[in-house]
Amino acid sequence: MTDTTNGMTDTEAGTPEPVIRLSGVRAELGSRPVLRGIDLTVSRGEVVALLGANGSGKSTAVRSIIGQVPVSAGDIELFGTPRRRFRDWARVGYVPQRTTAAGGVPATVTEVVTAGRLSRARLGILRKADHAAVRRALELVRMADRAKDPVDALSGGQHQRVLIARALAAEPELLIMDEPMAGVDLASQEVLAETLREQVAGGATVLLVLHELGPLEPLIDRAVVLRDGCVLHDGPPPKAVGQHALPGHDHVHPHAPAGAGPIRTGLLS
Ligand SMILES: Nc1ncnc2c1ncn2[C@@H]1O[C@H](COP(=O)(O)OP(=O)(O)OP(=O)(O)O)[C@@H](O)[C@H]1O
Repeated sequence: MTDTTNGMTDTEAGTPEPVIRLSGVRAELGSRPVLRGIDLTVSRGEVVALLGANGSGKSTAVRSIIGQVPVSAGDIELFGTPRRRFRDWARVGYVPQRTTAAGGVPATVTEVVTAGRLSRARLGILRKADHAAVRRALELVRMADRAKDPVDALSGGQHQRVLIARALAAEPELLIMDEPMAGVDLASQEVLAETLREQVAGGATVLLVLHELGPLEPLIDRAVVLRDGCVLHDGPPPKAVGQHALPGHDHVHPHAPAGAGPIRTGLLS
């Protein structure tokens, strides 16, 4: 069955088209293997959280998807196209880890968000519809009243909202966000959760790197947990971070003999 109404293409079995597909992906940084054979599929409309301890490879995995990290083995497809042949980047909104994008660029909020629209602007010229999309993106993250302010003047949470507006300005079908809630104040967290809810309700596919599910938990369909560059778990999201009942949890068992290493029974550490 093929359904091309509202732009959707379903596979013959009626299952949603994979938007992201990684199979056997390996990557080294320096000489260090950081991804050691990752399989991951995100289907249209899914909201998938990529979880795992510091250094487990989450950022490297998403950066490999958008082509910022070279892979040494395996395949990556975006919207059914091998990534090296994929050119339709306006369909993908990427929000990097804020630390990698925060450095003192003297730009206004509008300038930053407008940059996110350039991929949709024909011949690089912004038209009325493009300016309207920029305004809409700013309204979505409730930053329209700060449109003319320099980004340097914003709090961490407001800065993050601007980066998300930049990704939304191109009206992407797929949103990839690396730790969108890190260092974000509670008020901004709520705005971000609401923004994401609206995107998901509108049919967006979302892959999020998270340290914990937090306020986004109700939105998450599936959690993929990495450890040491491998997929440890791919399934329902853990109910609460730090649960001992989950396989792979790191903790020292109270009855373990002195000097015993941690027993791995949970997901996130
Ligand atoms: N440019 C680099 N050169 C060498 N090693 C790197 C580089 N970038 C990251 N690494 C290492 O690769 C491993 C995986 O890093 P990555 O940032 O993907 O992990 P992460 O799961 O996203 O961690 P975090 O939660 O701390 O962001 C880490 O051990 C990190 O030190």
